Amino acid sequence: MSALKLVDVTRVHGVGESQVVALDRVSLSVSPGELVAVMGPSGSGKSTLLNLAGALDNPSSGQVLVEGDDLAKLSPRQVAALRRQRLGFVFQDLNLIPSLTAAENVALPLELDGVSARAARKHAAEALESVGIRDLGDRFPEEMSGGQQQRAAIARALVGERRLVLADEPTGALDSTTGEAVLRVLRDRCDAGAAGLLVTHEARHAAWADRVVFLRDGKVVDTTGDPSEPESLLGSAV
Ligand SMILES: Nc1ncnc2c1ncn2[C@@H]1O[C@H](COP(=O)(O)OP(=O)(O)OP(=O)(O)O)[C@@H](O)[C@H]1O
Repeated sequence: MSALKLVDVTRVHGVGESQVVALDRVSLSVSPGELVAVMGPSGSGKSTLLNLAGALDNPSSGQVLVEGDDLAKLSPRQVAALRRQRLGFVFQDLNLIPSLTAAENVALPLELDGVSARAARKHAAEALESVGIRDLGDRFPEEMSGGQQQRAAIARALVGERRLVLADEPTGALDSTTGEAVLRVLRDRCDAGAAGLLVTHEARHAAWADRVVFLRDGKVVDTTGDPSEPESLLGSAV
């Protein structure tokens, strides 16, 4: 079963003359263990695609299925549970809670889900370890560098059993070494069986993926199984 499946998905923003077709009949499937990069010019629909996959937005038509569950058929409570338990989000906006330490931020999704505080702290320590900042667990976000905060946000996105990880330019605030480390964590998680969707402008980041899907004007214009060559794809499609 696909971890994520979009079937003929269209998303129209706005009404009347200001209408924008942000996604136009997009179909896409991501399997467990697969990391798919989404590339395309500014305004091509990448964030819209990610928001739909993460149940943060609803399609105007078409279906979005996460592990076979049609999001439109779930109750708001079920959607919230799906977001907490099965999805990991890494967005540009870090959204770490300033009054909580790094470890508490990472443990929060588990605690919200009823995991005991002790078990949540243990999982949080492991997740912080996986992004190389286990020793910073007691720091508050303002006591960490931008790169360290980003790693904490990634740890939070990956903590527990998240089987679909959605990343929007996760390396945005990072120097290139830390950025590579973050992508390696994402890659490792996919190698361990999670599915990943990575929005990126950078060909060398897309090279970590198994496949690149290229959007233009809300449509999938190309897809390649050889992400080591996304420049050629960019060259042909832009
Ligand atoms: N809430 C909204 N209301 C109206 N139009 C929107 C809204 N969100 C996105 N759009 C439009 O939909 C189109 C796709 O936007 P989207 O943010 O998905 O593109 P993107 O590929 O992620 O761009 P970028 O690379 O600049 O982040 C754009 O034309 C954008 O202006």
